[in-house]
Amino acid sequence: MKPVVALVGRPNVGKSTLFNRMTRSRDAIVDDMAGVTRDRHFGEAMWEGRPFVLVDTGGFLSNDADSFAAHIRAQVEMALEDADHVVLVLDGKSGVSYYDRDLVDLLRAKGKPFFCIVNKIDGERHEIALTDFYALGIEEPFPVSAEHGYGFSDFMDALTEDMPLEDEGNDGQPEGPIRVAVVGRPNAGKSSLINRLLGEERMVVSEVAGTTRDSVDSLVEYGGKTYLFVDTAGIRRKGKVTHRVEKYSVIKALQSLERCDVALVLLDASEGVTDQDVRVAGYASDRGCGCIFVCNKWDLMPPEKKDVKRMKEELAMEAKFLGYAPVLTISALTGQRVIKLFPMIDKVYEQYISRVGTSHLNRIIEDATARTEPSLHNGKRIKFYFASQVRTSPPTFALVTNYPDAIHFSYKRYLVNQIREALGLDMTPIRIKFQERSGRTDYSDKRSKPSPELLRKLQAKRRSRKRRNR
Ligand SMILES: Nc1nc2c(ncn2[C@@H]2O[C@H](COP(=O)(O)OP(=O)(O)OP(=O)(O)O)[C@@H](O)[C@H]2O)c(=O)[nH]1
Ligand SMILES: Nc1nc2c(ncn2[C@@H]2O[C@H](COP(=O)(O)OP(=O)(O)OP(=O)(O)O)[C@@H](O)[C@H]2O)c(=O)[nH]1
Repeated sequence: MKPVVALVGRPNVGKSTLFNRMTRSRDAIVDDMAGVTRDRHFGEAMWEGRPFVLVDTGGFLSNDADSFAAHIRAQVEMALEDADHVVLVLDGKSGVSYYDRDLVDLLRAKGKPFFCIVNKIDGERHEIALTDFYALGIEEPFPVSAEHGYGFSDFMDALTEDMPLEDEGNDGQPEGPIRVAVVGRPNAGKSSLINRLLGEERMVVSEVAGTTRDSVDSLVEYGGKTYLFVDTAGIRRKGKVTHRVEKYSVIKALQSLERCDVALVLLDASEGVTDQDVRVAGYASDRGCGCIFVCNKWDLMPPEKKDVKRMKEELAMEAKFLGYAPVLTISALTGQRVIKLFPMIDKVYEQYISRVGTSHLNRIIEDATARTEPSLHNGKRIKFYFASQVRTSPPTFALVTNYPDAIHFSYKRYLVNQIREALGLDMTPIRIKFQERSGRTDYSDKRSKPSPELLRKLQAKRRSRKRRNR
């Protein structure tokens, strides 16, 4: 499981700029579905083969927070509760402020170690500004320019030093039971659904320790198959969370999404599709797991509104980017259709882990490109030489071409749709990446892994840099 890193700091210190720099390599590859305005409060990042999830806690807070002090306090609470690493961002240009002191005191009081960045140090000559910050008692502030990159790699080296390398042996071929996450905005009915599932007489249920602190998963046997519902304890644990900032649960949701094959994106059908639902769906889409929209509280729908087709249309419109997710209407309260989740999970999973032979794939691409050619690039034809499936979970295809950067996203979408149609993959996310003929692989994609040889080189580089710094 990837570690979660949270950025905290008062407004305007450069958190968004830093966030963008830290996630940049990744975003360029992932966001191929245009047309969604996504909040950028969390993202995936990778540094020298070490993947992590980045959260900009500032972004989670609404403007109507009682006061500024309450606002930053809530940020810190959130970050400390669930993040594995906390990064405090300070502003080297405007100097130390009262709020910075407050933040540092808060972090100290919690006793959790944190990294400290002094941002807007745009070059060596600005480092003099650091002296102010020593007064805060911070031993090793990292001078960084989020905008220009100064000091950035030293900071990233330190931050990721103890993080695990991307799973070396795993090419995405899953083992063991199907892992299912239940996510959704507060009050959608997550715990009701989990309780209903675990309480069914026809199921054999046992609890197993999850991979994070205090987390408990549930193994469920149904129809001769085993399913692992991740972090069921986290969902059922109540009370404590309710008075805290509502969006707090986002980090938890991200963590369960990281660990699942199929996500049940739960929403309260009686309230329609809300922005918050779309946001949760966006996280699931970014993660690239299989997804099912589960429209709960169907029992509350007045007869004239009990229209599955309309519900599907609404979802298709509001969350276009998850067009491949099937929709099921249920009632966790009465148990209506809940059992139908299992065959649906099976179907999505089957597609999620599917593989296609190379010659079959190449025929599909040849046909598709013959039918509709990509537009010219500077007057030259874009050619596709070879295609192969490089991963499953989700199915990921590499296409070797003469101009990998020149292919328009609409053409990429066309190819994705052609593959979907030809292979009957209508319920799983699909990824395509374009590669140059030389076979260079961009390992900044979290799901393609660097070769052991490359990793060794990177580690050697890291070690020598450290020696230099001593
Ligand atoms: N000179 C300089 N300016 C920077 C740097 N990083 C950010 N800035 C500027 O600082 C301002 C604030 O940056 P943001 O990234 O929006 O700050 P933020 O902390 O996300 O602010 P909120 O969204 O209000 O929380 C912008 O005008 C940036 O251009 C830097 O490294 N050097
Ligand atoms: N009528 C009806 N009510 C439901 C259904 N499912 C859940 N509820 C109710 O909706 C409320 C919220 O349900 P929970 O299961 O606590 O929702 P949750 O998503 O776990 O909520 P958080 O812990 O706040 O994230 C409770 O009052 C439930 O009884 C349903 O299918 N029909």
